[in-house]
Amino acid sequence: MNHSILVVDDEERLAIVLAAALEDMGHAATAVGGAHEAMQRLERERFDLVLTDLRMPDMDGRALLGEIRRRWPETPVIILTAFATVRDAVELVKEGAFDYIAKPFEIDHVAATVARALRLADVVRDNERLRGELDGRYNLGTLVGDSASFRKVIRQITEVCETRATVLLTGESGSGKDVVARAIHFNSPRRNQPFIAVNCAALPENLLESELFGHVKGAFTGATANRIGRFAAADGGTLFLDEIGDMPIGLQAKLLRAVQELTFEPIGANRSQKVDVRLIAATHQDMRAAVTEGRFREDLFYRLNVFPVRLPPLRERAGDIPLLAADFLRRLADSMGKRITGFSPAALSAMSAHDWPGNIRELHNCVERAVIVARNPVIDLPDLPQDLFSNVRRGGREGLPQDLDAELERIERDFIIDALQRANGVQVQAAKLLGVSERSLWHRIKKLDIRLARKVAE
Ligand SMILES: Nc1ncnc2c1ncn2[C@@H]1O[C@H](COP(=O)(O)OP(=O)(O)OP(=O)(O)O)[C@@H](O)[C@H]1O
Repeated sequence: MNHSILVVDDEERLAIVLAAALEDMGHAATAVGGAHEAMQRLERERFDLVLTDLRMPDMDGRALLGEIRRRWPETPVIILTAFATVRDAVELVKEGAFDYIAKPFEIDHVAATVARALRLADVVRDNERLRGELDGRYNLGTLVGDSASFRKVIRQITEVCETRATVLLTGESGSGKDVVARAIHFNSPRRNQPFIAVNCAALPENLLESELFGHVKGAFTGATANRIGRFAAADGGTLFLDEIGDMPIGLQAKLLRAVQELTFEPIGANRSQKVDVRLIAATHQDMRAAVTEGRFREDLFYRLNVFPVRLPPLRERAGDIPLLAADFLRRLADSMGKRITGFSPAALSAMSAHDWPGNIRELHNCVERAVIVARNPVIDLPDLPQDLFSNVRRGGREGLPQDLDAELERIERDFIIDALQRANGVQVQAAKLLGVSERSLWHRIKKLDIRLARKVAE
């Protein structure tokens, strides 16, 4: 497909050379000499990709990236950077740039990075088109989260959903593996075919074998009729093997063959069956440890680990807590017919400081309980479960923290969130309240991945 690309560099000669190289690759490229001019072009035309220099006199690459992310979020941005500023470019990738290219660059490297970005842009655009068609439940856009670690997950899912690669989702219980597996299926070309889930931990070995592969009548006592298994039921669609780490070792050889060749025999059958199935597996276990301990076959692990996606625990994406809580609150209050508008700063800060060992599921339950017990339009501390506070100061001996750094970070986060709330999200004011410079506050907000209070209140 022919794509339109905008190249922004104050070194105009370089912009022109790069645009010419992109034209040679079959794209339509436009070169401009600064960020303001880039903004003017973006207002008028649609671009599939922007390549921008980092340091420019009129407006730097970071500000341009911010504007593009805000106004044209589906357009990927690649940062061009001199070797000396690679570190800044890496920061920008964390802030949402697609990738960076260090100058001087190899044209092959540019071509490969551009191709990757355009593939993603196509998928995102396609997904947008699909958004209206799908039932809306598992659209990538409905997965809540804006932290860097969750954005990475979304990027990975977006990359893989169009392919039929096997995906291995890892993450603690309640971190969203099931939701993500469905999102991958419902955003894949197989979305109109079945999505079949099997919990590999829920059944003893012999029942699981029959569940997965089916059996023929008379195969064992009680097999009174033929039964098709989940592999066959998922033909043409996606098979989700949940809790794969608990798969009995005795069944793993048969599963390996099924995964490798998409061929299996139902129990008691003398002919094998072939299916066309896309596999997604998930586990909360450390699979490498399971392999080392001999609980899981290494060859099967490698077959499943083609495209690993790690779902971060909620405590690693604390910035998403207010967003998720607000989302759950809206839905739950709606469904219970209660008018609740938000959380008090103290409640938000307690939730942000909690460890959430049960992850998003625990947060959901906490909000549900709060909506049930709340007497006022704003959820406050007394509405939250007590155990939320017992974890906040996980005491070591005689009131000493077990992990000083983590404890200090938690206290710092509490104060910053509180100040931002009081200042209604205005950072200059919050900085004054805390007696630090605005720059220092900004750095702390980034470091702690804190969402601004204005957004928190949404
Ligand atoms: N990004 C998200 N946005 C909104 N809700 C989410 C998100 N991720 C998970 N949830 C919700 O959190 C809950 C737990 O998610 P899910 O069941 O997918 O977790 P899991 O990792 O599969 O858990 P388990 O390993 O215990 O089966 C569900 O209610 C789900 O709807």
